[in-house]
Amino acid sequence: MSAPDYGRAFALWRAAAPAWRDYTHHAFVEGLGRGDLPRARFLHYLRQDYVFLIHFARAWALAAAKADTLAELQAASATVQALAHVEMPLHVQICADAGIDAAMLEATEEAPANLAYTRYVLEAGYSGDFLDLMAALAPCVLGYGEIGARLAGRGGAYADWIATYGGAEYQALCRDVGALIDAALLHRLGPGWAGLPRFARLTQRFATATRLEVGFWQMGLDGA
Ligand SMILES: Cc1ncc(CN)c(N)n1
Repeated sequence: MSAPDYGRAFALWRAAAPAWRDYTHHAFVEGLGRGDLPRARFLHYLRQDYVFLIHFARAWALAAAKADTLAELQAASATVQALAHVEMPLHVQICADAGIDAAMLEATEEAPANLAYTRYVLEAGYSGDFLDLMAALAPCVLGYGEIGARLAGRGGAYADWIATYGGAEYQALCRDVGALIDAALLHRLGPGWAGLPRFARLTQRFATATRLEVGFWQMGLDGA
């Protein structure tokens, strides 16, 4: 299956990230697709992912603070809204159904792989600009979109998880984020952005964040 179209920058970044396939076809992902990933591993991942999403929402809020245009401000703030009001409540609900209440979820101790990834992204925002943040955030948003699109329609134990990321709403978000990134590059670097050294540095950021996604899946697979 060909990759979904989430814009030009994503296509270039994806092709240049050596770990992209390791990320999108990780054993954890394949277990979700087949439905045979042990439930305990999934719940371990989900608790860590809840903590991840708190920092991820903070990073998008930082993107809103660094926005240059109304469209960027709207897109970044809409993503914060979607994370806080759609994706995170989903985690809370699945964990509650498994007997992990809100207090337990809040008390989750961050795994080192989680710390490494979230602080890498936040640091990109603290020391860099809107583009640095987008390059560090893109593997997260768009990688899950690509995984969801590939696994869409599979049944099994993780059909709900697959439906969330493979569904129309998340896929539309991915297309919006891809368009946001292309527009942000054009706005700041001009029409020749793809050939500039700055774009090569952003490609490196994307590749690093992709490696950190691989580490996150592996943390989930290794369990507590
Ligand atoms: C680690 C990780 N990466 C990406 C996503 C999709 N927002 C997520 N929930 N968690």
